Amino acid sequence: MSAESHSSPLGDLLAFAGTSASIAPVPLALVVLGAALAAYLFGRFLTFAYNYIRISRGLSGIPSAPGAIPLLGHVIPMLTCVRQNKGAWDVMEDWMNKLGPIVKYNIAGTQGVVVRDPAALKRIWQTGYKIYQKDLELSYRPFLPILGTGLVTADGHLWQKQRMLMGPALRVDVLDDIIDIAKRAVDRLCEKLGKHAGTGEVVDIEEEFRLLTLQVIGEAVLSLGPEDCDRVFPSLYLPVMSEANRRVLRPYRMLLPTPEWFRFRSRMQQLNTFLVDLFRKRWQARQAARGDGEKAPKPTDILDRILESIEESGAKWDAALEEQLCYEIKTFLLAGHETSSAMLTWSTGELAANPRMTAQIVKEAETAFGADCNAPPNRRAVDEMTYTLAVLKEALRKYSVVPVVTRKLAEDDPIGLMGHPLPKGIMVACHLQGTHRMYEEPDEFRPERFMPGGEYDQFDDAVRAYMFVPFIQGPRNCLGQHLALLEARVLLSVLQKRFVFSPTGAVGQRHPSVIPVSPVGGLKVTISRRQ
Ligand code: HEM
Repeated sequence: MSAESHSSPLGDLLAFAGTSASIAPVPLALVVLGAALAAYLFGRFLTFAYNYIRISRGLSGIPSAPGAIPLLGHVIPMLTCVRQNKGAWDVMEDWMNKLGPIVKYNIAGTQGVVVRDPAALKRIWQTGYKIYQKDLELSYRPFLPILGTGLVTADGHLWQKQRMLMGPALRVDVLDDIIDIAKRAVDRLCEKLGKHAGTGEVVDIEEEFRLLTLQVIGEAVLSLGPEDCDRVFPSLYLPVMSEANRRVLRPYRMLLPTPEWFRFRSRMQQLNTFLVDLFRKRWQARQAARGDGEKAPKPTDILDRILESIEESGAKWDAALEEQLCYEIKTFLLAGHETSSAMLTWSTGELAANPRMTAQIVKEAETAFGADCNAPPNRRAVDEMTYTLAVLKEALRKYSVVPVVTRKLAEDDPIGLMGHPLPKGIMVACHLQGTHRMYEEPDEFRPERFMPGGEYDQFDDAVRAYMFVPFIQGPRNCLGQHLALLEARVLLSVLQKRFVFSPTGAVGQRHPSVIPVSPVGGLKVTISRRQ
């Protein structure tokens, strides 16, 4: 064979890259690596382009949100709205008000739709929940180092298993305990606030609510005393949470090795170590008691109840189980305090402007806890605080502390939403705030909507459950909703019975970029004792 017959583009390339006497063999490896990388990137690009076109076609009948620019899509309106004190969820609501109940959008190539109609929510959360899965790419991403595969962020088989394991820990007996825990915590806060009463000093009551709800959940979940809560949480847990919140709008913070990035990591490690130590001690104590032939001790908190379920399931105690437990407990701490604190803050702000509503709450507090609020609380009495409950629900409706939850469609949905079949791979934003504004005069604060026979009861049976969705609905609904509403009834009513809270400025400006949504600048009040 002649030399020419060997000549081919690949042969030339190899000759050039490696076999030529003038070039060392190292570049061959580089060229192969470069070619592999280029092929990989090209493959990724083709997949992306194919999916992009497939999804665009699938969404072609749905009106598109205004303001998209090439490549970035709707990123600019979503980010710049914060400067006008609007949240991304407010922008989405404007889209639906203008274009109808289903609107499509595009965030830097990720295409999605936003909906608020109860029938659509039912499809996503109930009948189609297996294919409308949690979205871990955008909204939950910054929280994954904290929540990992805990209940909120798990999916599929793992979620099902964990929900079965965790569910019982938040039922019946713990709900009785929560009333005592909440009462003790609010009595402590009253003692603290009493020192400010009548002095004219300004107190950020939102901050106090955050610490208060952390103390309640810290004791309910781990039996931590108030000092432990105040020691561990403000130094480890709260800074980790606020960094995760910052990462929502500034995702580059997840990647840049800044001092804050290292502090985040170190605090996470310390928090995990603190929790794992606690789990091990508890588990060993249970095993020792069993070894001595004693009956298993009566569960004192949510952790004990989870350990009991683990024992019953026969699961082996190992590092993987410790890690999963760590995620679950951090999930409870996160899910269980900021949302409750935001609900209490908005309720307190509204009550400050509504003496008639406040008087009804005070009356319920006196009935449940006695004229001086010192009678031992009991579950039935708290269950009967229907007006206080209506105030809390109305705060959750008017202010939608969780304004949007997102899902990713894992398979084509031929039934789809609002009459539109949907292609696999899209994001779906469930606009809870939009649903909560489908009430008469939605900007008015009217607890009566949630009293028996009120506006909520008047909704058609087929949609009612999807017209008030602060805890969403369906198999993935909030596991702590009963706990949250019981706890808050005790906290709000006792505080209102003992004190008058006077805001130092206007109440009502919702934070544009933090979920759960709380007031911009907190809620600053002066305090006096109620006569
Ligand atoms: C006012 C208070 C609360 C509000 C508004 C609230 C709201 C929510 C919402 C909207 C979800 C669904 C999230 C999603 O699908 O992406 C959720 C899930 C969850 N919440 Fe809550 N929550 C509250 C209090 C609590 C409390 C006190 C706890 C625990 C002690 C808790 C534990 C959970 C858990 C474990 C889930 C995940 C359930 C699952 O996916 O199976 N929440 N919550």
